[in-house]
Amino acid sequence: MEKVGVIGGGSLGTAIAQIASQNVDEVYLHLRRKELADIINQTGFNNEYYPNTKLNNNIKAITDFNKLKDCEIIFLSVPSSAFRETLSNLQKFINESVILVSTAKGIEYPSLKTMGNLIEEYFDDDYVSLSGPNFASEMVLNLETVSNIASKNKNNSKKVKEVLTTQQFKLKIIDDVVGLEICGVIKNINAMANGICKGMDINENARYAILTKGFEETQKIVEAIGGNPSTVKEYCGFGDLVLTSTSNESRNHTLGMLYGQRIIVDEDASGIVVEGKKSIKAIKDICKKYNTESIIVDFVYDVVIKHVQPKIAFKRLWEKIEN
Ligand SMILES: NC(=O)C1=CN([C@@H]2O[C@H](COP(=O)(O)OP(=O)(O)OC[C@H]3O[C@@H](n4cnc5c(N)ncnc54)[C@H](O)[C@@H]3O)[C@@H](O)[C@H]2O)C=CC1
Ligand SMILES: O=C(CO)COP(=O)(O)O
Repeated sequence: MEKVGVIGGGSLGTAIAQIASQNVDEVYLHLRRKELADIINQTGFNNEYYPNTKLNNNIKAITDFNKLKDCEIIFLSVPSSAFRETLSNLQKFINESVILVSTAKGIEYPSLKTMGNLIEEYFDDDYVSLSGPNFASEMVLNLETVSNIASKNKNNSKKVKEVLTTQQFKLKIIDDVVGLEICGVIKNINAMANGICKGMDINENARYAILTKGFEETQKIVEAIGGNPSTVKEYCGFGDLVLTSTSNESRNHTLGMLYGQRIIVDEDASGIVVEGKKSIKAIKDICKKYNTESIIVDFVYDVVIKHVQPKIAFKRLWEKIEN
């Protein structure tokens, strides 16, 4: 393949560009800021996100969507809150045959639309979604990683797999697009739930009971929304749920810990992307809409949205465990 595009030159977009650049002639990495694009093109470093990692020479930073016209595949690696705006801006610049790949783990509120639903609104339904236990900081270093991809169009999944597969980065194709996307959203809420418990210094037995419950409830929610509950056993389900619920590298887990310690930060002002916080109201509404109870979603909603004291919220959560 000759050219692929990546929109969003942040942690994940830069890592995706670095992986794809091993298999294609040219990767266009689209950024908003010209200063950063110039630095990448002049030095080969995205010094804001990866100051110590040299990017491959065939990665070209761009700020103009026009350059994406000849790309066969475009990865959308902006946060979910920027997804609609990005699709709308992109509409007049790309050809019909392009394969769009969503890598965001979020959901639109209050529409409750997945990123795939948004792509359908502006383009068509043969997009590909990618999700897995994938810290971008490891991917950019070519460390061993597996991700799931799903699409209604198997050929498109195969093409995306071809473009990203390296000796270290593996991809497994599955059929369940909505299940894959929802797993990526709910794991962020579980990462926050476990972070809150860790921040409160809740004992390990209890924390892993909560993680087990989170796994079970993810299956229920995925099924309710029309996905396949067995998707939750995949890399995008179990793998990502456990990774981000237990690692301090996860921003969602870290924000949860701060809430557990009653340190309230203005993460919007920090500019750090915490998808879980943005998804709580949406998942709460989804549970209500599909008549599905989730004690983990309620716990995070209580602490983060309603500002219930973590101790009181935990007591309520524990009362509901296996009752
Ligand atoms: N960082 C990670 O390890 C992983 C992130 N993801 C997902 O990828 C998505 C992006 O996350 P990160 O790359 O980590 O975030 P980031 O903050 O590192 O990068 C986001 C990029 O999007 C750009 N952006 C923000 N708002 C924009 C807008 N309105 N229009 C155009 N560009 C905009 C930012 O300038 C930045 O370059 C999230 O949904 C996240 O859940 C998924 C897997 C791993
Ligand atoms: O999704 C991720 C890893 O799979 C990244 O998690 P955080 O957004 O919590 O950092």
